[in-house]
Amino acid sequence: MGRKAKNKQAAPTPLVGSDLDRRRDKGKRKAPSGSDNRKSLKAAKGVNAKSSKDRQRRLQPRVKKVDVVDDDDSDIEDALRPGELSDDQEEIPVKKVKKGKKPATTGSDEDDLPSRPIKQIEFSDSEDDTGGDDERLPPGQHTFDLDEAPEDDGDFDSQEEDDFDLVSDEEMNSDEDSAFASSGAEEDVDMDENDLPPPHLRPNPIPTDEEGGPISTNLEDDLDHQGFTLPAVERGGEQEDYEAGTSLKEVESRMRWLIGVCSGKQEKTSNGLPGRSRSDHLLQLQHDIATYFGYNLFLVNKLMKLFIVDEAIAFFEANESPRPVTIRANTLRTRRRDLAQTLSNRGVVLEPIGKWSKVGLQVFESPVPVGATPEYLAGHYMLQSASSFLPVIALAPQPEERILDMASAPGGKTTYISALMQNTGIVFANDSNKQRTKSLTANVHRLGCKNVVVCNYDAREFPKVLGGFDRVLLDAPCSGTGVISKDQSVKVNKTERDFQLLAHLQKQLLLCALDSVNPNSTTGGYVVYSTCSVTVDENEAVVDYALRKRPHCKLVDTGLEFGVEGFKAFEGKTFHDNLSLTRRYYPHKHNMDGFFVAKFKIGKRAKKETEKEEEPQRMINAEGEVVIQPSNVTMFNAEEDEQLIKESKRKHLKSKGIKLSKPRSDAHTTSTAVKTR
Ligand SMILES: C[S@@+](CC[C@H](N)C(=O)[O-])C[C@H]1O[C@@H](n2cnc3c(N)ncnc32)[C@H](O)[C@@H]1O
Repeated sequence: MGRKAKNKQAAPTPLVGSDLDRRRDKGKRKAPSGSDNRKSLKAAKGVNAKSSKDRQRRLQPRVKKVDVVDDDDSDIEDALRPGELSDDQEEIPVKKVKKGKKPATTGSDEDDLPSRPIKQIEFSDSEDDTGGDDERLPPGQHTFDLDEAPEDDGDFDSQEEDDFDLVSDEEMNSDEDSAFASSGAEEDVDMDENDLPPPHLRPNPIPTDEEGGPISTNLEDDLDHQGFTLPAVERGGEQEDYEAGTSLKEVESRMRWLIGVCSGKQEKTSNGLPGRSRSDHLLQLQHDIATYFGYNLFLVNKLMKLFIVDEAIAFFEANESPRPVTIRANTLRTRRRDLAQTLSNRGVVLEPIGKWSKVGLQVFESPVPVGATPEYLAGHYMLQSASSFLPVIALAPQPEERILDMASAPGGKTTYISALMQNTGIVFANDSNKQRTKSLTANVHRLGCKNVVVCNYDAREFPKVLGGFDRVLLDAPCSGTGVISKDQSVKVNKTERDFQLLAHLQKQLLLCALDSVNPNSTTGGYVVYSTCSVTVDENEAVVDYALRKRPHCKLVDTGLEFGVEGFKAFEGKTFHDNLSLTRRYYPHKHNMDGFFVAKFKIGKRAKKETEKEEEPQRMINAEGEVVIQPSNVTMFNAEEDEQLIKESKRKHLKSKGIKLSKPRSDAHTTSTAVKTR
């Protein structure tokens, strides 16, 4: 099983300090052995995923297993990441690189990275528990036919003119044409203690100076250009496959120097090349990051806009190492304490994930594959990334509610919702990918969720399929820029067009989610929108769009204890003030997959808005058939449903020759059924 392979990985290694820290420390370290560092930059010849993996493997340092995650643990301090020096490696001679230095070698085949045409968008998710083998797609992948995609946002208007009157991208981006203001970014990423996860889940902090500003390395004096050149600037910013004769080691040296030059303060330009601006140096830095970490230039550019320079490097570095392995105790079958005891009897080293979760456990070391223990097979836990707990915590499902999980496969969040509802009420677990609903169904069964109905619609058909929910979770298909450490192909397979299409789909889905909620719900009336992506296009911009299109819906506090506030402005565009209520999670800050969470409260529509909605709608009856109903009956009627369900059960058993004398009064609605159109 893939899962088994996953569990063969070294124990999760919390992030250690950035390379900048290491450089302060470099006297203690020895030199790298030649071979790894002498690969030439023949490398960057259009990168493909496989080669990117090779590159990562090659760059991946030896990671020691750790017994506990503890900032003081010397094992952790010694765990290395790309670009760091192991004890038996030659020290990278940053200062010794001289102008016109000869290329170290001519490189190797390993570094030849052919480009690949992009035909499909690949959606990402953060779940590990993808169920069965055969039917399973690589994590998060869902094919999407570009030919079926609209040309631009404007086309979507034809589908449902008023409701989906998408703002064109031009309109979205036409506000002041300002370059990314680093000061704004700095404000947005600042965190106080309350923003942070518990200490053992934290990566080392991004280096800052005494005043808390970006680090001013004490290397600045000797960082003067030292013979470095800016070849990317000289060739007019064009991305080149490789710079003839430049080794990866040299790129790294230049990159480190450029970080010092570009890290936020204009004055530092003086340490750069005379006559070259900060943006020249920044351009070269982007090229070097793309080459060194194996990204396409477009994505480096996009991601760097989210952070100040030092933090951007911390983000790229964090994507080179796996996040901690975490599991969620399934309270439908066990208690966390009992599970921890049983697993620890099997030699698994684990501890609670942190105060913010009562069901999460972090696995540090395991002599057995965590995805194949008897407890796993018996459904006592789900292999689930820590960040994917967050949208469900924000959703806060209540017993007896009606909940829709719009894009739910393979079911990490569905099964958590079901457990929080203690197997009462009903959860509609939908996914448009039929193949993926198989692993969803398998997980639902394994974890003993009896209040889940699996269905297979394009979620844009809701609420016409079914509406009137107390709560809706939209864990949207996304680019996966928050889970690059799990899926390195994201580094090279995303284009501008992919982001446009994804944002377009996410906007459509979010409006459908908002429209599927019963505003009169006495217990709920909420929608949670989440992605495992960190780009603003897929997060704040989508939420802001929905707020404008659905004025009766407003953002509310997610209730999450930590996380960075969402952007209120980005690249000259201002979002709704309440975007600060949304939360962002980053691998380098929270030692979790990158994630975004927003929570909406659905109010009553103004009369003008309601008038548009007189179309008949479809709903599923107790027989699992789709029936057409006038729109005003889409709200659930609990008593009526109960009767219908009982009747349906009776008929089902009768058809099998079983006669029930008296129906059980405590029987809950349904077990799993797959409904396809
Ligand atoms: C991020 S994953 C969901 C992960 C899931 N929530 C979990 O916790 O296990 C996104 C899912 O959206 C599904 N999807 C993509 N487009 C969809 C659409 N139009 N309607 C419904 N589901 C869709 C994909 O098949 C994929 O399973």
